[in-house]
Amino acid sequence: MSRSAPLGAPGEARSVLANRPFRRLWISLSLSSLGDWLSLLAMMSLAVILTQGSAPLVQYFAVSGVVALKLAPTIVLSPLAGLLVDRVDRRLTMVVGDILRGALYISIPIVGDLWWLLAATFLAEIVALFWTPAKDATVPGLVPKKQLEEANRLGLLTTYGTAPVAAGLFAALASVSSLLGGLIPSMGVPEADIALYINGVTFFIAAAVVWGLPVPKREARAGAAPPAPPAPQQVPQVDPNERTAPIPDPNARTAEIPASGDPIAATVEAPALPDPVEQAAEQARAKAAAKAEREKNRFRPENVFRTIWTDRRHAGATPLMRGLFLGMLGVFAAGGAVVGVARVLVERLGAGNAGFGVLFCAVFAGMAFGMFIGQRILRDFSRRRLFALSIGVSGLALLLTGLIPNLVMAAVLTSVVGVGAGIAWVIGLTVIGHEVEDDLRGRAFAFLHAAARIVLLVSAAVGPLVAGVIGDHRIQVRELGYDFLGTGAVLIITALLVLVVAFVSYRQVAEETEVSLFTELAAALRGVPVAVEKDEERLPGTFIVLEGGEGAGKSTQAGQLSVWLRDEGFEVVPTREPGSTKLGMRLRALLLDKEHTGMSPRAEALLYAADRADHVGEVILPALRRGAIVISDRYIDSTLAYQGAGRELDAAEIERVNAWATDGLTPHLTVLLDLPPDEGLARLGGSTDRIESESAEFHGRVRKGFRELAERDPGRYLVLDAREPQEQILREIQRRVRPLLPDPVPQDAEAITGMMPIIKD
Ligand SMILES: Nc1ncnc2c1ncn2[C@@H]1O[C@H](COP(=O)(O)OP(=O)(O)OP(=O)(O)O)[C@@H](O)[C@H]1O
Ligand SMILES: Cc1cn([C@H]2C[C@H](O)[C@@H](COP(=O)(O)O)O2)c(=O)[nH]c1=O
Repeated sequence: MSRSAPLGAPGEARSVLANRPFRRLWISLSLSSLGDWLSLLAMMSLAVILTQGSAPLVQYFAVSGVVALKLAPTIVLSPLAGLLVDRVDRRLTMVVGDILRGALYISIPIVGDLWWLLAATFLAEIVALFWTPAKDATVPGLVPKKQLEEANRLGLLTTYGTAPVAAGLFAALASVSSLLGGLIPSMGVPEADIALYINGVTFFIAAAVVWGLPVPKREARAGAAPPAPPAPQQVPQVDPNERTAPIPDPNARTAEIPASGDPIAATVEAPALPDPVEQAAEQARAKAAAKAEREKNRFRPENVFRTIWTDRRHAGATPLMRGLFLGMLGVFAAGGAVVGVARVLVERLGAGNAGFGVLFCAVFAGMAFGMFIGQRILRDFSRRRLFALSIGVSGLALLLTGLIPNLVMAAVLTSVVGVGAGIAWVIGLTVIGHEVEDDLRGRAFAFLHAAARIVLLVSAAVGPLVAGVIGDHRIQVRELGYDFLGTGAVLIITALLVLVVAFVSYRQVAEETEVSLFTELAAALRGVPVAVEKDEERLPGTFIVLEGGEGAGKSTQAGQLSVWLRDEGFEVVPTREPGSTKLGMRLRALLLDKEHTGMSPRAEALLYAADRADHVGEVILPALRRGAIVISDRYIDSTLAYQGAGRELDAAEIERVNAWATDGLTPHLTVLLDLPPDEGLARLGGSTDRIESESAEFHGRVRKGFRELAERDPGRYLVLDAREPQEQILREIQRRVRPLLPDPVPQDAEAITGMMPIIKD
């Protein structure tokens, strides 16, 4: 049983965007990103156009030069610029940066020369070196700390999400421009030029938006020094490093420093004879603490190489990590190779900028689609296997793209490359998120992102060079001719590498299981979890769980459902958590006794899991093995809702512990009785136990947690409004349960004997 961690709810994004200053910055960032992608496309295209008629190698070099000049400076030099940018006004840096970049891009088509194209690309990237850290440092000053993660996520979304939009826009521009050029020859302005003009304008608009931003003044910003603690007045200032500091008098009454470490409090408590050495030491401590705080809050520009060096151990910590990192970087290499050679490839295939835009859009749109469906497709298939498999699919699609020199096929196949990459990326991120401990997770992701950027840069810049060195060849076998293109060769080489990566990563990542890849895949394609198929051989019973908040009516429905099923001729085992075994009863008493208010959330989660392990072993499994229908009032999802959402423990960790406790036993059906917590608690009345007496916020989170679980697994869940009359709720449950039930009389027996159903109870 595997569930994904939520990837940032739309509600969270909305609340961050409700913050006006951040929204404005985000809009400006989106415009700049759109302009950036548009300019990358336009400049790669211009590099090809401006070198038309030159030797193919020159053309390849020109494209590679654009990619290298566009991507390298931000990676290599950004730490340097970051140091400078922390010393100047950030808003001014962003505004001037946007205006300069806009002007540079507009100048490229006006000058219309390859060298200026390369020079302007480089200069614009140098400007971006200042703009990006200024923007990164501004965000924490605009949003509250708890929204920072979501704000960064939104930033990433626009950085990469604008790529397909820019590509679509570029393709549309190319089509419109060639249409106009066909109709009125004098109107045929090259689309790359138009794209660069549009790009310039997006930067000017972004500058105007940023100009109106209320960026806090330096002192108030996260990076600014906190005000120095006021110095104690009655004590002479002593430098702790000063050699002439007075020697303490051992007989003097010493001023006691309170636990708070507040030097003023210290002087107030012992005003008569303050110890100058203690005071000096205290001042030094306060100074050091202030310095440490300043250091902690100081904006540090990202140093890609240092990040990779210092955090490399996260990538090699375990075979699983190695496999994940290798696979994800392989995927980036594939993406980079496609981006690098795409413009020359479409040129060789006889298509112009429209084809280039389509190809670019196909990769990124495919990637976005892959990320969207990554956690949703083949729900019953192991995510880890799917990770490696999707890299393999990307590799195969890339291989075919290289082998088949046809634009339509290339568009379809590169979108498949993108889908595979997107699936692998999102699964990889989720698994790393689950596997790496909380405090190391940030470093692991930092390593991944830094390494991915380098891999992308290298493969996008080196790809065209290799293609140029290999060159284009026509292979003629009698009347059959085949164009073997340098670009195709690069794609084939990259594809073979990606396939090797997929294989190695599969070996490292996939769980050890007796179920073969193909058996599991075939079962998942039919929509049947292979584990359930296996279990069904051993466990002929049916497992139904009722979930919901306090007083939702679970016991009522469990009782009525049991009566109905018994009437239908089944052996029914109604049960509940916690407390259905001898040990469980003791655990229930411990868990619900108000004496234990303040129990640590982890201990609480483990006690519920212990009860569950006993419950499964002693009651549920034996009943399922007999073929009975087990109806349990609460199961694992209660822990996910109460201890996960309610106590805010990590859901993935709870899942892992419970999967182990229950040996992966998952219900066939979970009925969620949904009810506002206050109504449920009002139904119970009387005294409350330890969990019932939690705050309204806690119960609100529990309800939300249940609903999210149900949304994520609609196949297993039936969600009902618990405010409906009991009889109606029962009818809904019966309707859903009926198809799950085994025939009380085996079909063959019925055919032979024609007997009445056997009552198993
Ligand atoms: N659909 C309903 N409408 C109104 N009241 C109901 C409904 N279903 C159950 N009740 C009443 O609500 C109260 C709580 O019901 P029940 O004990 O079944 O809830 P529960 O979910 O098992 O509670 P707990 O959280 O304590 O396990 C009972 O008095 C029951 O009669
Ligand atoms: C299984 C389980 C239960 N709880 C909480 C939920 C309830 O407040 C009590 C159980 O009592 P009830 O009779 O079902 O109302 O325990 C929990 O917090 N976590 C769990 O895993």
